[in-house]
Amino acid sequence: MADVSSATVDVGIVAQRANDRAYDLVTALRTALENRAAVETTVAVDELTAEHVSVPGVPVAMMAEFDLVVSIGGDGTLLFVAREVGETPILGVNLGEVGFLNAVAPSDALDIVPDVVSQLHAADDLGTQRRTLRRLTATPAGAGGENGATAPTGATELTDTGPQPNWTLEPALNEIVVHGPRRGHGGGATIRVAVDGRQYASGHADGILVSTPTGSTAYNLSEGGPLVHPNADTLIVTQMAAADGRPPLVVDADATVTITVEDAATAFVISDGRDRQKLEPPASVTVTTASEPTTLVGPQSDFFAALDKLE
Ligand SMILES: NC(=O)c1ccc[n+]([C@@H]2O[C@H](COP(=O)([O-])OP(=O)(O)OC[C@H]3O[C@@H](n4cnc5c(N)ncnc54)[C@H](O)[C@@H]3O)[C@@H](O)[C@H]2O)c1
Ligand SMILES: Nc1ncnc2c1ncn2[C@@H]1O[C@H](COP(=O)(O)OP(=O)(O)OP(=O)(O)O)[C@@H](O)[C@H]1O
Repeated sequence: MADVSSATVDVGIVAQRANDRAYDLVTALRTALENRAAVETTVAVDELTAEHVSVPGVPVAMMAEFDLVVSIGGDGTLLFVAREVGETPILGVNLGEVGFLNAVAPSDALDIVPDVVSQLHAADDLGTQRRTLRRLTATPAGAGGENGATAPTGATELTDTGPQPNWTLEPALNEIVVHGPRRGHGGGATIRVAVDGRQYASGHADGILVSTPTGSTAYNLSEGGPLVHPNADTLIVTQMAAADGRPPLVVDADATVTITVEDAATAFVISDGRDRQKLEPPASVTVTTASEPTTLVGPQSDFFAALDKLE
């Protein structure tokens, strides 16, 4: 993030691709920022959007150096932005079908975005208009996660999985999934799950899903996991279509979850449904809370009201 006390505030806008409504809003937002923000702003858009509006384009990853990134689209667009911009504040404008993560309606954005820009510049305490969301990191077990996590020992000691290739995934705002060759009949694997070195479950399943509270309303819910209020500091571990499975488990956000796929030809570890890595079982994955959270600014969605969107 740039120094917000500098003379200008740098704002990035990412618009859902191929969405003319989003492009119109980009142009209107730039005018609103020029006219209404109590501070000088620079505005840049993502490179795809720059082909449709007359605003300079930059790679989304470059917006990590900006003061604010506005995501215009659905949950998928906001997840995409969160993958790229680190802790830079994100304000989500909802043009999507569900819009669980984007609290601002397009009709309100022209007032709210200049206000938030002015507040960021004044270094105002945004109070309830700032929320920090935990993300999850997946690493090869034994390789040492970013929190120094290692494979569990003792009662749940892993079978020797041999040298594991090094890989990294973007941290997940919703969930990390580890699954067998494919979902559904004949596609699962024998998978063991340990929490802080103690075995929680073992057996045949399509996969294992580790969710943040944010992700509890997404894939986690479809797999029978619980709803978790955003203020609860937890991780949720859910077996996917397990034979003789255990109920989902809610653990402390500081827990280390180790997932071992034992007997499949291949397996996959996937962050927020998009960023994926192929595994060669036997293989173990460690899931921990990432050191870098996502910051959402602006009016936040009301959890209980938003539940209506799931019906
Ligand atoms: N069976 C399922 O429910 C299922 C399957 C695959 C992926 N997903 C979810 O989709 C996410 C990826 O999103 P995408 O847009 O790139 O793929 P996508 O386009 O397939 O979106 C899937 C749906 O999940 C909704 N969604 C995403 N995050 C949410 C959240 N935190 N709370 C409530 N709803 C949410 C989106 O609005 C969309 O309707 C993954 O992180 C996963 O949670 C769900
Ligand atoms: N401006 C963009 N540049 C590059 N990729 C984009 C852009 N906008 C969206 N995407 C890609 O599209 C994906 C999600 O957008 P998509 O339109 O599929 O869903 P959404 O935002 O959740 O909306 P909806 O709720 O309508 O499905 C992102 O993960 C990203 O890969």
